[in-house]
Amino acid sequence: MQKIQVIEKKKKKMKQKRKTHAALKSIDSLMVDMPFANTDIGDDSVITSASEKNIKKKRKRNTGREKEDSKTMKKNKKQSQPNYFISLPITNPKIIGGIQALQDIIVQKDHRLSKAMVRYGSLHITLLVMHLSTEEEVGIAVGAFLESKDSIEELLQGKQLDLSFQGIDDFKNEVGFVKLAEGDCTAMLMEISETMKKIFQEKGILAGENRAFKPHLTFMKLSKSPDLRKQVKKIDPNLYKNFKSHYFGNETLHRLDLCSMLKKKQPNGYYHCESSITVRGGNKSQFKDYMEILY
Ligand SMILES: Nc1ccn([C@@H]2O[C@H](COP(=O)(O)O)[C@@H](O)[C@H]2O)c(=O)n1
Repeated sequence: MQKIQVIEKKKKKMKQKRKTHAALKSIDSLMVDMPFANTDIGDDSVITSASEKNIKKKRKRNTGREKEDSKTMKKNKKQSQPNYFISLPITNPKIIGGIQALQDIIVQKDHRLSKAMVRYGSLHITLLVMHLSTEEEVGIAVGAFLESKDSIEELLQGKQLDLSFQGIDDFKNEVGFVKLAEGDCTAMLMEISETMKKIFQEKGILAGENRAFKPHLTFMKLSKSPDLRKQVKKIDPNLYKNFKSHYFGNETLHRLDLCSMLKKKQPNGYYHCESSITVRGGNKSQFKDYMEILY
């Protein structure tokens, strides 16, 4: 009877050992995928010199690998960073004038911020960003862009799309923008952006961002000047408090452009355009007034 009990006890012990081993093994495999897998947590146990050497070797290997990983990540990030975008140009002189007045007031209060101001020739709403790595891809994107005209006009059903600009907001106090009054028109703008994104993606173009589309009209951004960025970390919202609910005017959608972020801008200050589409129902006289201001 006693012998059986001893055997049973031994069996139990073995079973427990196997269980613990399996559990440790599965934790190990999980740790490999964790961000802290290679970090030195540090503990208070004594490390023998042999294992210390091994750890040092492993660390050296890991830091080398980490450096390589971060280099690859930076390269990948650069390769997928947007360099083209679809722009809805702002052409209404009333909006442009209002933004100039706002920019002047801000610069009067802090001269350094003049470097952050968006020039009036390039005021726009970004509908979609994308990365195009070769001229061949630019060609494919132009094709997708031209193709999207019919879908946009179908969405609009011959109606004019009037966008109303009122009030100011910011992204992380680093980008100042005029807000679009929310309503049917901004919902339509979102639909247009979504439709275009699908068309581009179907052609294999890397288009769109992870964040949700938030239509906005940028009038200043610290990232325009790396020097300024070192001096000014955040835009003080008090600088534009008098414009917090100012009505800037309306813009009717009449044209969209596929623009480069990096190629040299046009003499009028607007981006380099690869292609443009005019949208049926757009306000041509507003566009004519704008061209008269620019030239
Ligand atoms: N939801 C968003 C959208 C844009 N930004 C940043 O704002 C800057 C200005 O964008 P524009 O397209 O108007 O030139 C740009 O640096 C975007 O990254 C953002 O932070 N959040």
